[in-house]
Amino acid sequence: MWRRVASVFTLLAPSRSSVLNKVPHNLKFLEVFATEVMTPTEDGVLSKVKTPFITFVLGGPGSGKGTQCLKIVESFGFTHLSAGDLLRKETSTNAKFCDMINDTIKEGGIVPSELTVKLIQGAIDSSENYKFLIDGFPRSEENRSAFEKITGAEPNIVLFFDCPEEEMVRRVLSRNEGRLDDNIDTMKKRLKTFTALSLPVINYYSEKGKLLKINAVGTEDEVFEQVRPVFAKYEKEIR
Ligand SMILES: Nc1ncnc2c1ncn2[C@@H]1O[C@H](COP(=O)(O)OP(=O)(O)OP(=O)(O)O)[C@@H](O)[C@H]1O
Ligand SMILES: Nc1ccn([C@@H]2O[C@H](COP(=O)(O)O)[C@@H](O)[C@H]2O)c(=O)n1
Ligand SMILES: [Mg+2]
Repeated sequence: MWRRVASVFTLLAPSRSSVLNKVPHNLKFLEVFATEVMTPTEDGVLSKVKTPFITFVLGGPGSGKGTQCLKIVESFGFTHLSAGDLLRKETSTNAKFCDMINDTIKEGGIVPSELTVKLIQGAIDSSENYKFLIDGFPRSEENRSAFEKITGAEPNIVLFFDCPEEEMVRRVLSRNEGRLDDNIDTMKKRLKTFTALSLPVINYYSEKGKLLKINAVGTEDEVFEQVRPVFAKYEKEIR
């Protein structure tokens, strides 16, 4: 019997009350590609629980993360959560953080992890889906450790869109979405932040054997032809 996890993080955060919290502590839920786990219900009967399948989508600014995420959503039914989009949305709904978020984005910096993780966690918890693309996160070791600490979760896989700087600059400067950070000054800063803070996270997942590197050069469809087999391979297992 399949049961959907009521809250992704009730499974992982012992402080929140849930039948799922009764799962033995030494059980590792988010093993790569595992999306089901045997867990005792309140009456002690074991049943299968669907766990979330989390894909982190990483790459430099303008490497094509968002574009490819839309294609993955269309073909494989994932829910796309862009950390940048969540932060931009927060600027219009939360006056308290509006200036801080906008200033950080303009400066190509990274917003304090606790806020970003909270937004991602909220979006996952309010979704009916169990397959998530978390785009543009984690962007730093601090992002990564905050996510693990707050949610107790780890990604199942990590996609990295590898793109030369000149191509990323070209793409960002011809993107026409009115973004505050689509200008050459901010782009230079974002590239520095990417090298200094984001690449170490990419290396971390590479060492853990979770990284799938995609050559981001080529047409959108050509890039997607490298992405498709990743999800096609695991589609049945994460259904
Ligand atoms: N393979 C591609 N070839 C040419 N242009 C592309 C390709 N993929 C995406 N683009 C274009 O490049 C721009 C940046 O793409 P996208 O927004 O997907 O990047 P991103 O990695 O999400 O960037 P950011 O980190 O700034 O959000 C967009 O205008 C998009 O249409
Ligand atoms: N984990 C993150 C993600 C994004 N930001 C800030 O938002 C900017 C835009 O992000 P995109 O993914 O849409 O490119 C980014 O440059 C950061 O300033 C963040 O702080 N933390
Ligand atoms: Mg994007």
